[in-house]
Amino acid sequence: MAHMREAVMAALSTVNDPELHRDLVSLGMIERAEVDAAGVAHVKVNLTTPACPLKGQIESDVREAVQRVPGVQDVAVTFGAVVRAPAQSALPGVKHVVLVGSGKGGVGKSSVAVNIAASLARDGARVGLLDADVYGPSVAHMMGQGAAKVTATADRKMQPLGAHGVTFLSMANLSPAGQALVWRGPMLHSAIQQFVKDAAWGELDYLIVDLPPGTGDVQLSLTQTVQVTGAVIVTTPQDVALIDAARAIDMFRKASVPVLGVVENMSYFVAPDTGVTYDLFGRGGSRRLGEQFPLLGEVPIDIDLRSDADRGLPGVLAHPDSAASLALAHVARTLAGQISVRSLASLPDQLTVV
Ligand SMILES: Nc1ncnc2c1ncn2[C@@H]1O[C@H](COP(=O)(O)OP(=O)(O)OP(=O)(O)O)[C@@H](O)[C@H]1O
Repeated sequence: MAHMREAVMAALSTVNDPELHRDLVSLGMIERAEVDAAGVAHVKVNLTTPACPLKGQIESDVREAVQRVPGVQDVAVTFGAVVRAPAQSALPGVKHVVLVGSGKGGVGKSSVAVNIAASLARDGARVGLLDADVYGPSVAHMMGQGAAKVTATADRKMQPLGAHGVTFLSMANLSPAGQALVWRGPMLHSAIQQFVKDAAWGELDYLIVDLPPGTGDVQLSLTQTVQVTGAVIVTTPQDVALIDAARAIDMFRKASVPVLGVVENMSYFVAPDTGVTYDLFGRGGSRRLGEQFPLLGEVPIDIDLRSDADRGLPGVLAHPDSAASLALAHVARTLAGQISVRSLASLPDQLTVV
């Protein structure tokens, strides 16, 4: 059946990854292509992220192309995923570091970071979450681990905690609860360095970092400490928030950190009793930040999202079918797609299967 295999590969080389605009064969995404005695073509596609937003489209494109090969009766498509590391990995074992920032406080940056992390992990990625919001660490509480304490590994590294499929580390798990954290510049820089480099993160596809709001020392420290794949900006749609978001975007531009996209949080509100939609802050305002940044999603105000966070559950897991959770899952997948596009932007023409 070797000639059949060749014919199937030829058919697959006409199928483009819709985001990467290259064919699946030259992208090294075909792990298996065989035709059995009954004429069933078995194709295994290795996606560039388990959180691939276009999996459904790739599946139907593959099916359509392979179905046309003479002698093929049926097509069975299976998927795997290998997240490609950038030319220079962020940290040993960590492929991508993604910063989640905001221009001003209270726009839901931590909520978005926690839910992106939980959503990517649910899709099958290996995900870490670092709470670098050292002035108001809320990630531990949102992960349901506010009272847990970080321990040391045998080789004296910090052992991150785990919850909801995500490996995470927060200052809140190092200091006594309720104690105000006062930081001076150099101390802050070394704390951030330790969080990133002296923690046993293990093997991760994505390390999501929840930054403090604004444009300050932590942001700078991080971009100097580690090779960052890019940043996500969380904003609400009203003018004041957008002005601050533009400032945050400018800071990342100056630090040569690509902005992977913008999340518009608290975009609108659907009254649960009447179903009427209210654009409280002017939905869609973040489009004015410019066309060059993909809008990763519009997340509505959602009472469950807030109460889930309060009881330590990521909304995407606790209420997966709510409009807010669906929007957040979309944000996570679109972000993963953007990261794949960036990692594969400067590829050689032909790749080997990994
Ligand atoms: N879409 C939403 N719907 C309802 N409540 C939300 C939404 N997004 C965030 N919240 C709630 O708003 C509050 C602030 O959110 P969060 O802590 O994520 O913001 P932040 O920008 O990280 O704040 P900080 O500036 O303190 O770091 C939390 O109580 C959170 O549960």
